[in-house]
Amino acid sequence: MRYLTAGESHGPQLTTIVEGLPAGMPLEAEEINQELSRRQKGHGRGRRMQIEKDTVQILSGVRHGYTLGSPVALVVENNDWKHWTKIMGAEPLDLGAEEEVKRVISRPRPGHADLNGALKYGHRDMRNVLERSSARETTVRVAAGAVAKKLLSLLGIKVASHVTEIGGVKSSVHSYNSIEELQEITENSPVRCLDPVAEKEMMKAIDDAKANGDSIGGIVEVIVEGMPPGVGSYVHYDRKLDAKLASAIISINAFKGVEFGIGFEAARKPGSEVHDEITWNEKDGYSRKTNRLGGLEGGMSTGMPIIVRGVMKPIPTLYKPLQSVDIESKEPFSASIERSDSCAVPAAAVVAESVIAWELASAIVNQFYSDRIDTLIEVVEKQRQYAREF
Ligand SMILES: Cc1cc2nc3c(=O)[nH]c(=O)nc-3n(C[C@H](O)[C@H](O)[C@H](O)COP(=O)(O)O)c2cc1C
Ligand SMILES: C=C(O[C@@H]1CC(C(=O)O)=C[C@@H](OP(=O)(O)O)[C@H]1O)C(=O)O
Repeated sequence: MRYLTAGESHGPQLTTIVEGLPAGMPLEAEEINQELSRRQKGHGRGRRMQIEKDTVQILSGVRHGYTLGSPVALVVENNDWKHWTKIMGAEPLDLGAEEEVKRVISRPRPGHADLNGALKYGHRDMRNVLERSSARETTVRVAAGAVAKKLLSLLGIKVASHVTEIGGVKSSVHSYNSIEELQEITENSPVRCLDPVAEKEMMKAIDDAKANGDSIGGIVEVIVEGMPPGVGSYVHYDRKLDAKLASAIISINAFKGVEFGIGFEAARKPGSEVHDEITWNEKDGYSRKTNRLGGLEGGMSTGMPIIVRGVMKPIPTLYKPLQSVDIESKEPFSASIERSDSCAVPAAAVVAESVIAWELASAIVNQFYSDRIDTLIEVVEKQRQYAREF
């Protein structure tokens, strides 16, 4: 499976084309809309989220609620577009030369793609960069992820997430009775956190950062239950499932690190406290006594829950501006801004779920016979049975 996205942050719409989905899969816009709405929430989001109410249009590849096996085109319109038609070049601007100079963005924001993107593509107006480098694009990645989640759910695979850290405040609740319980708690938490005490402290940390004109980052954890063992491969670098998941997490705007299971703690522990001992019983077949490696060994799923964490840096656009240099005058300046998120970690947790769901669905579809959803369900169930009896 593959997908592409297109669209600018303040353009008319965002688009994705999802290719390679099995035919016969039930798919409704409402299921995608639920995921889009989850991505818009979270304490610390800026004014743009009050303007947008993301909803998807399914423009191809689905008839009467079922996938056809042909490309699925998904569109999410930008409500904000109507305020930007002149700036985005859809209508004449009619500005004098002096105003024209002001309209062009020649001041790169530290921590953004502005300067590198401008010099790479030869843009003197950095709006040509920021429109596409904006995390607005994650809207349609979540739409594609919702489709992947639907596919996984039909195979008995569940994907969820929670926020484990914001601005140095750590959640001390890492256990839950079921994925459903985790989902219920996080859906009702403004920061998607399992720990009610940490939740309050995280919200305060976000408010304090905002009041100081600053921003904060954090850590999100994605959990996947029900993966059949043996998905991915050890035989080639570009078939390793853990490598694909790591790449997907780092591809999210502002994500700077990734770990699986106990992650970087593995550097500080002896092997006897890192590797998961293998067990067997007649009913379930092979299992692991622990899951410190997060459900992945040798580039393949073990059948244990997959645990992936990603670290998000603080939002780079600050009300307390950082110093930069104007590319026309070469003079230093301190930028002032109109609006920005002060923390988007809870929203990014939903994006992380989506990109992980996509990679897992894609790996399964690539590995097993998958023109039709009914045969895919059968073959994945056979793989589970085969592994139990192996
Ligand atoms: C959901 C989400 C919302 C974001 N919102 C903002 C924002 O309002 N302002 C901002 O400066 N950066 C925001 N970012 C981060 C920037 O998009 C990102 O830092 C920038 O594109 C540079 O990319 P890099 O940090 O991956 O190098 C957001 C990221 C995500 C995932
Ligand atoms: C629009 C979204 O996030 C945007 C991501 C973003 C950035 O620089 O990444 C900057 C802000 O855009 P604007 O300048 O239009 O307010 C965020 O609102 C979204 O998540 O849907």
